[in-house]
Amino acid sequence: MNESVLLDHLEAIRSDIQVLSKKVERLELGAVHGDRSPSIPSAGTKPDTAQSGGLGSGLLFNSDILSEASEWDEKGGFSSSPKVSSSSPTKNARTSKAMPGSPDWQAKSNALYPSRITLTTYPGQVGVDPVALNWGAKTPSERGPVIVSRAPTTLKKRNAIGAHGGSYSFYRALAVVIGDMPPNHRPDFRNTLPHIKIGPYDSWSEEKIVSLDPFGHIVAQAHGDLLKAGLDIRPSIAITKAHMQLPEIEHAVENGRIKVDGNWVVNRKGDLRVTKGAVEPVWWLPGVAKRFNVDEALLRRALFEDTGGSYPELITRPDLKVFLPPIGGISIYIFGPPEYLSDPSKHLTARVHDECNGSDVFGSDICTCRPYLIHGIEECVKSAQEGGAGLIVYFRKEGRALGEVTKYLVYNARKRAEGGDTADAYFARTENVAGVKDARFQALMPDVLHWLGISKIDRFISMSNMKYDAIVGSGIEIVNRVPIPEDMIPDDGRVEIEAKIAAGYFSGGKANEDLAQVKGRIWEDVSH
Ligand SMILES: Nc1nc2c(ncn2[C@@H]2O[C@H](COP(=O)(O)OP(=O)(O)OP(=O)(O)O)[C@@H](O)[C@H]2O)c(=O)[nH]1
Ligand SMILES: [Zn+2]
Repeated sequence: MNESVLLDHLEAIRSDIQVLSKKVERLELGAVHGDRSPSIPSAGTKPDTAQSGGLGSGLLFNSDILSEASEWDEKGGFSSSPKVSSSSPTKNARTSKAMPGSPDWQAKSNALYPSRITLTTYPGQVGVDPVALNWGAKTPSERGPVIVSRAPTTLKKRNAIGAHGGSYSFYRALAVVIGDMPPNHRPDFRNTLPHIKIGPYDSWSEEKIVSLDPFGHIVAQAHGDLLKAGLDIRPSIAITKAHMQLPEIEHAVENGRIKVDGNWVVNRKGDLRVTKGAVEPVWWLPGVAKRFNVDEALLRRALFEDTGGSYPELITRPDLKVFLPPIGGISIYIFGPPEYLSDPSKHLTARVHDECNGSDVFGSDICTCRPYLIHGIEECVKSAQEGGAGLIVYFRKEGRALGEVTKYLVYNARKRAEGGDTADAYFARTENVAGVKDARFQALMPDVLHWLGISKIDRFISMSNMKYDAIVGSGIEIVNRVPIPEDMIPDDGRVEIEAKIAAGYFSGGKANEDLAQVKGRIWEDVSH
């Protein structure tokens, strides 16, 4: 987008704000307080001169909430949780008989959100003073924390757009509005840090990571001073350990395919000892734009438009380079010693899997997802038992990132098609419904592998050329690719697998069949 278009947008937003501001004033919404935010280090570009004033004239803060800053202790937790004043009507929101729009509800609204609405912010706006964020820096202090919260203590210090928790931020809003959670709740981070050390690796500072925060797992450790000063900063990555129980692994132990070693395979029930992690997306927009070879301003415009205009700061704050999009994250499962992942002298088996809830969880037989995932887990376990390590990376990209509704529309179109559900028409049916056959765009996928310090994968459990090309293109070596074993392909899943092989998926040398002759189950087979 060129500068004049951007200025036009800014002007339009400003005038909207003026109109709204007048309406708000007429409704006498919200008492305005002076800013008494705690002293917090910042990029130091602008003096903190926030004043009381109307909407659009600066950021406004409520001193009652600021006075409730709690203590941060050495173990990485608050010694006392911030409390909502006992007079807060939010506590009674659920039981209240107040009618929507009534004065009672106005009072509740004022208590929850004492400041006037800040629809958006602008660079250089009075009070806006983001904490410095140097993406790609080698240490957490040089890099600076990702700060996205709109809490009164933090709003003007934010250096990122969006919200923590991805799509779950909407449920958090519900919890607040019904009175189940104080709006100023802060997490108690005591004992929440990972049990293992991950990084820092050279890859963290080489623009190889643009879609997650490499320091997102040690926020409480690295930025205790800022937390103590009252900023609402949250981790975007958590690491823990667990035991896993899967019926297929239990059967593999029963029939001798997997041996109990007491360490990685704990018992005859096939319990697996794993380290697991959860990663929320954190996009560094210049890097994401570069990865997809598009202009950053255009990317911002597209993100703004296709999310119903949800994040105006994508347009009004070109100085904020980090965005936490409301999309699904990544789960990581590590088999064997986690430190082996970054050691190229150790054997590593890995599968990168995209969510297919129908198959992964509910056992639907129309595709190969769960069987291939299970095969990947089995191979990972064997690698750990043979002195190496295994890794499953599970992305929440349901239905090739088109969503489950689209996927099931496609299934209907496949099963009702004249001539039946054939492999030659497999991708066309998705494209007809969704407009694109695949929206996973694997370009960002290798980031998590670089975060784990991986430079070589010995056995890659996938046939996808898109996954392979993205990983190898990002500088990670793949030694061998492992197709799904023939006997694990469900009958109805054959349409998908043959279509994929014809589209360029790795088949291990298997010749393609006549695709029009590869047919799936027709609906008449199903009794209802
Ligand atoms: N839109 C759409 N998505 C599908 C269909 N069948 C499967 N999927 C989705 O396709 C994705 C398959 O991902 P993976 O299991 O990682 O497999 P892959 O990327 O095809 O390649 P492999 O690694 O070789 O298994 C999942 O997100 C499924 O939900 C379909 O007919 N339409
Ligand atoms: Zn599937």
